[in-house]
Amino acid sequence: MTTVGSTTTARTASQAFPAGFVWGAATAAYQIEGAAHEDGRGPSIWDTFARRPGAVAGGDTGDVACDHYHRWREDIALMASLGLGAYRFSVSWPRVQPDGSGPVNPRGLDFYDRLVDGLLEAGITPYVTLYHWDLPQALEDAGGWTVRDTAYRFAEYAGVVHDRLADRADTWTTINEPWVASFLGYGAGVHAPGRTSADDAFRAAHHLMLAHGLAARRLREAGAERISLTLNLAPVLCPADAPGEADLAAVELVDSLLNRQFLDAALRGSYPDAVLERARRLGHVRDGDLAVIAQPIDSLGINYYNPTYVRAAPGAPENPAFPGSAGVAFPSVDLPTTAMGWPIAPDGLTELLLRLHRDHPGVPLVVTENGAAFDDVPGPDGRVADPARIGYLEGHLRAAHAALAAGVDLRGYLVWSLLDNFEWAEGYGKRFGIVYVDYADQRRLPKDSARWYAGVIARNGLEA
Ligand SMILES: N=[N+]=NCCCCNC(=O)[C@@H]1[C@H]2[C@H](O)[C@@H](O)[C@H](O)[C@@H](CO)[C@@H]12
Repeated sequence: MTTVGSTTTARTASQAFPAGFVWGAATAAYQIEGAAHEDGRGPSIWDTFARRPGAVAGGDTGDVACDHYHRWREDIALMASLGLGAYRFSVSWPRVQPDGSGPVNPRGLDFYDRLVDGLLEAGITPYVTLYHWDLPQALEDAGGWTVRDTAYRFAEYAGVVHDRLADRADTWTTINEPWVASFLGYGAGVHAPGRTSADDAFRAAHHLMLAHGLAARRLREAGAERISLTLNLAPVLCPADAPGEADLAAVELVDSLLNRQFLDAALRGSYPDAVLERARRLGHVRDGDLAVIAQPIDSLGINYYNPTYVRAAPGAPENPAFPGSAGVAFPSVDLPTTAMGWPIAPDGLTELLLRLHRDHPGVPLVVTENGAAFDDVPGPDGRVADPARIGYLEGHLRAAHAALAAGVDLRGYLVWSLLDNFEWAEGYGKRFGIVYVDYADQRRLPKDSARWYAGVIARNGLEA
């Protein structure tokens, strides 16, 4: 309570978000669409990788997924019932260009036409992601992201999609999470295409960022005004009371590889030393590339799930997702975890947003993904009680609000995910949705968190 003059004002921690704040949900093509062999769609690297024995839990594939390709009307109605202002989805490149280049598959583009029209009819703004990891297999057969040509093919594909949808969709994300696509796909090999070469991971990262720059330039030339890049970013923390020099060096290395490799390239046209050293040896970064990559963007998308914890650990083997990390441990910390085993640390979102506000002033921010997997089980009445997810989301929205209160230009929040879906190497066993999907009959069951989120949207914030 505070007293001003003779008036005692009850201070309530208002959790109202700014007027016009965008509330939405996010998905990705390979994770929800299914119809993997329908209407001319070609194979992607995830269609191939999912068939590699042991690659995906339970041998799951995206062949059917949530059957969103056929159930999109029902899913849009679900989004509207929650009051979503925006829906972030990705376009399947191999549905649009089955070989990744050349002839366009009209039936592939037609699906996104229908989807965008349906969203607009429901009063929902389409947020279009052009690449969410489903590279056409034909391009992987020609070298994939480790070869420079793929970046140019991506820019052509981006132009095809933009030119078809730009009269109705105006919010574009070029690439989703280049770090995951490169360092898990080509370095650690735990994501498609399942290659395990540190050099290839750095080549892929650079060509993904070059693809971003080339596509952003192509869209800007065509008149696009809302172009962004989405990065998975995390505070890199040492959980020691008094970090030593070696601990700080470990933080610096992992922060350079996970965060600065992409932030500095996109927003400053530079690479941190750890990346430059590799680039000098490999010769894949050409003069002028970083200027292309640093094409001006209108906002930065942030996918935040949890901090990354590191400490020096002499003798620790290299983590293949972080080349050069021999002698670095990635310890568990004493925090509650989600079903993915990821620590729950909402303050990390505030810290991350404040860092971006400080280091990259003037760049509007959107949380394009935040959410959690928990072992959701429908009750006999069909209700899906998911208090842990509500707790996770509430904690992270309070963290986002704290950043807003500190002056961060945060424009929106999109929950990951609208639907339970194909969780990559974890398959369908990990449920991130605010809506439960019964894969046996494709029924959608809004979880308690969906109703809770609808309330947040309706009041444009949390209850104080
Ligand atoms: N430790 N830990 N890790 C935190 C996250 C590591 C990077 N993975 C992501 O960000 C992926 C992003 C992806 O866009 C989506 O397609 C995935 O379904 C979600 C959930 O996995 C997230």
